[in-house]
Amino acid sequence: MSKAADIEIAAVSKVYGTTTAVDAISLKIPAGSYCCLLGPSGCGKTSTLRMIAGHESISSGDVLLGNVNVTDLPPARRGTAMMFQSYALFPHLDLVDNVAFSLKMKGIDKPTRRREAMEMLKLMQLEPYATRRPAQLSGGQQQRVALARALITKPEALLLDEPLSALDPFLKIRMRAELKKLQASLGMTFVHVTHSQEEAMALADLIVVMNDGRIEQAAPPRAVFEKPATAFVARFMGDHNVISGRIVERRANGTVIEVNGGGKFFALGQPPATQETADIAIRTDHVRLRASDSDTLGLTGIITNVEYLGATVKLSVNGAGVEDFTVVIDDADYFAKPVKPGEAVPLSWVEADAIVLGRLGE
Ligand SMILES: Nc1ncnc2c1ncn2[C@@H]1O[C@H](COP(=O)(O)OP(=O)(O)OP(=O)(O)O)[C@@H](O)[C@H]1O
Repeated sequence: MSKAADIEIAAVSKVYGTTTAVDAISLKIPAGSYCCLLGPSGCGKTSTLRMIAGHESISSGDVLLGNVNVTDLPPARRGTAMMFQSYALFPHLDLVDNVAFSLKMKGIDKPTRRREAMEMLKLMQLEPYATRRPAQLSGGQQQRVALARALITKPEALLLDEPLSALDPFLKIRMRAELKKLQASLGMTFVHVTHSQEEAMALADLIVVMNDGRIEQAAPPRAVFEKPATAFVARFMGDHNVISGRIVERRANGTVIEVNGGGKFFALGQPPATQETADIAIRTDHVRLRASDSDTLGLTGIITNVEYLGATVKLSVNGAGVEDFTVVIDDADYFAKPVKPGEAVPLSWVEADAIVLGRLGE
């Protein structure tokens, strides 16, 4: 395998007619890391991946691969390989010819390309199926053929567009583990597009959360989860309550906001002086079912829904001007003192668990 390369994206935009799909994003992906581009449909993640691959022209900005500016190079000369969502296998060719295809395009002689294809099939544990056609394989096996086909070009970076989306839920989790193992053993830079926060958390060293053509946050999974940069990230990653309100007091260590027609909430952090409203986040699993004492913050609300999830129970609460406040508690704690929809409950959390969120461009 060739050396892994870092990828630098410098002020890259993609404009289709009047649509700005990617809006001047900048990002460094370290060599040998597993990076997930994460975001809802239409946020620009596929366009970003295709610009790195060279399958889409770059409207403005630069893409560098291992310090080489590849902005104007065709896909085959960039040192990247792409694995497509649909795998794009040739139905009439057996696995060896499918995997060897790009070597044939390069004019490499038949014995050499067959030998290299067999080595790749061996790496993917597909050797016994070498003479089969794609239709004679399971979804997981087809995915491994597509991987073998991308890796045979010895890329410095592998680009994967929703590689697990065609698989059923069980296979998805198994192949996810295989992808991570493969990336670690090859030490290659992987850039993987997904709209699943769970998939990104499970795989990535670096999660890049995108929204509306911009990067909301680029950080390791734990940082994204523990310290979401913006309200969008907190909502998209899930497991956070986001409360928005008017700033009514600024203290040395934090800010008090007032929710429309409702309660006041303190959170750590200072929004910029120009900001009149702020968003705060509180993790759903850091809320307790008890009245706040002098060291804690909280609210009292009415339970609207109770969902048993196995190890945990999820409660939805309305109160203090906040709708759908979510509380996740251990099943044992819940069943020790169950509560029902319609009941009023006091909720509390410690000061350190309420944080002021940032806003893009501020
Ligand atoms: N060839 C195209 N022509 C015009 N608009 C396009 C084209 N490709 C993408 N777009 C638009 O650019 C925006 C970003 O699309 P992109 O495919 O990059 O998003 P995405 O985050 O990958 O979405 P998905 O998860 O649905 O694939 C969308 O508004 C989309 O409609």
